Amino acid sequence: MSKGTLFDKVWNLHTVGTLTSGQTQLFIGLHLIHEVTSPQAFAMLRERELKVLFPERTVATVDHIVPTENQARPFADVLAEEMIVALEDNCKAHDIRFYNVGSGRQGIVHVIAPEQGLTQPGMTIACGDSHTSTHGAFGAIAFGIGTSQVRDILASQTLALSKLKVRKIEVNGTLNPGVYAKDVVLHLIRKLGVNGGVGYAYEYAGSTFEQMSMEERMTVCNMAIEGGARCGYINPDQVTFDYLKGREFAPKGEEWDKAVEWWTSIRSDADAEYDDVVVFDAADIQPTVTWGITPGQGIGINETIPKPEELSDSDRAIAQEAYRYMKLNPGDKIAGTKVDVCFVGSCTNGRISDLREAAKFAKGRQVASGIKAFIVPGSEDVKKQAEAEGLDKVFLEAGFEWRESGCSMCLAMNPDKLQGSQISASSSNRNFKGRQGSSEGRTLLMSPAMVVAAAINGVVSDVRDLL
Ligand SMILES: CC(C)[C@H](C(=O)O)[C@@H](O)C(=O)O
Ligand code: SF4
Repeated sequence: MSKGTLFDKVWNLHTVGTLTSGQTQLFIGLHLIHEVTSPQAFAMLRERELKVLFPERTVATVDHIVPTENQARPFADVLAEEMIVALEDNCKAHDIRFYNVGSGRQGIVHVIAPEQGLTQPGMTIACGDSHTSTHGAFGAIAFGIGTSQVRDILASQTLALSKLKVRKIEVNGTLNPGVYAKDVVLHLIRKLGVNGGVGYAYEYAGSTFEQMSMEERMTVCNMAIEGGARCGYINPDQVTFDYLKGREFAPKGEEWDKAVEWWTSIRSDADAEYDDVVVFDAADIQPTVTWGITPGQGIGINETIPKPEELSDSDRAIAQEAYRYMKLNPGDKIAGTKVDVCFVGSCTNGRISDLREAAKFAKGRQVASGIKAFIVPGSEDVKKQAEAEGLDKVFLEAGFEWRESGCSMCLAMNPDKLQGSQISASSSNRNFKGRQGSSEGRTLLMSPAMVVAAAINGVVSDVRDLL
């Protein structure tokens, strides 16, 4: 095995050739598809009379458009029904494995692939979805792609890409109580900027990530894209192997031992060279909340909304836009901001450990009056597990709604939407203008525990006061 970073090793091993454009033609081991970005890709295949080259390397699910309350078919939304039918038809026509609603395996694409053991170290993974970087938590190189690239992969199992630089982001030390993986990634985006990662793959290294569970690592890698990086990853270790062992698509028997050996060999070498290295201290990270309209506009729960004069020229213009849109004032504390809706879910924080953590804070408490609070498991499997543990009851007794799995209000391509200028405390990953379904809707990103704290108090609160 050549020396270097995991990124370089995996890239080199999957290189088919160099295109005349100078880009690399990269073999893609696993292709994940969903209902939003696949229909036109299949239509383009049909036009050119092409087949799916390796149907066994593509796996489909439906997540963005599924209602989380009434999932009876046909869906009430005609467009949503058309989209699920198109996916059903395309998967059938091309012999593609499809985890449909009610199959027991449906869920947000970035939740189900790890759950089934499809996501493995050293793989190249692509999906027509920006948060594909999530899979990097396993030491895979995982790219979000556009619809024409979905077509390319269906037809050729390869992707044309320019090689990336690699930045090592080291975070060391133990996180303080009440500080989560979500806070780590919001902190990193705040410090490095939403465009800081452009042209880079992010390698997250250091003892803080080593101490994290796979689900926490997924939360971090999920938002690599929000920091501008094309992908993000963590070197595979015993935590990774323990998570994968026994999952449906994980290697078994002798194959398992061989796989672990190979997965270990693709880790970045101690003397690997990086294009950039930045180092952070876990002790400096506070429970973090975004106050603006980009995931980089985050502050510690005890901080005040930055004043224009405290910001760099480039941050000032977007801050001015954010004050107006968010109806929040520079210099004000973020703690105490009244919220209307509290949402725990999404591919960032809709996994079982997120729900367990949320339930810890919800137990024996009540959602404040006038607040709409709801919990959306990231997959049917997460829902089943949560119910087996009685988490649904904890949430229901506390006044939360308990839903079916899907993307829900993360993006609101389904009935879960903010109304008017409602403001949400949300465990999702994007706070763009209008993101949660209303053109004036406002989103405050935070950890699931902080969402529950906001639901209980009716205002943005420090979860550490509930510890
Ligand atoms: C609908 C889909 C293409 C989109 C994405 O690419 O990320 C969505 O998942 C999102 O989070 O904005
Ligand atoms: S949960 Fe949100 S971020 Fe994740 S895939 Fe769905 S819409 Fe995109």
